[in-house]
Amino acid sequence: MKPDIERVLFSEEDLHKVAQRLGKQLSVDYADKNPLVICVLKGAILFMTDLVREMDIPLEIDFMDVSSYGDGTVSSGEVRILKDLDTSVFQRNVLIVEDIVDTGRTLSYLMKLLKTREAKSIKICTLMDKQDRRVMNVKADYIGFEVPNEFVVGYGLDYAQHYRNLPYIGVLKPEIYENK
Ligand SMILES: O=P(O)(O)OC[C@H]1O[C@H](OP(=O)(O)OP(=O)(O)O)[C@H](O)[C@@H]1O
Ligand code: HPA
Ligand SMILES: [Mg+2]
Repeated sequence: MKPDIERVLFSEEDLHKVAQRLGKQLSVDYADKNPLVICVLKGAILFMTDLVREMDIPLEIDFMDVSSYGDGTVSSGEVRILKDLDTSVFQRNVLIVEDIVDTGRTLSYLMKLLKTREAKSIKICTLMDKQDRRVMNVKADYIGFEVPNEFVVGYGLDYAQHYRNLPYIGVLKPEIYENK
């Protein structure tokens, strides 16, 4: 374990199993629906690539880059689109894949946007749900794990753009980001 990590929350094996569980469920729910699976960059990239490999059905993928945290551990409150989708969502069954729902601002913004573009259906699959910090009324349809109110990194999630390449999810030691 890296010295900046206080403890491991989910091991590589836990992450593999959760992608299998959710992928299996999604394969049933989206059979014959040709979903457009949207990866919310950058955090969801590792989860998304593992998840779609567990979905044994026809599907398409696309990417949207949105950011609200900058280099800190607290949401700026403002969601910015850095890269939009290449595909039209009009009348498509859309599945948004996220790494974490925290305040809910990112997803609330995305849901609103995709609704105005008239998707046929929009559902959310998130690896982690941090309910304690929610300020917007959003609920994920598929959830990997509930997590406590602590700042987590690894498997796509960053602090100041680092730690995304850890193969597990861990709690970052608060002294790494306090007084910054
Ligand atoms: O529910 P919220 O409070 O909106 O937080 C969740 C979002 O914040 C993080 O992304 P971030 O904006 O840090 O960009 P990144 O994915 O590129 O790291 C995370 O990956 C989610 O997308
Ligand atoms: O706990 C977190 N870790 C990393 N990025 C995040 N974005 C929202 N919450 C988190
Ligand atoms: Mg993100």
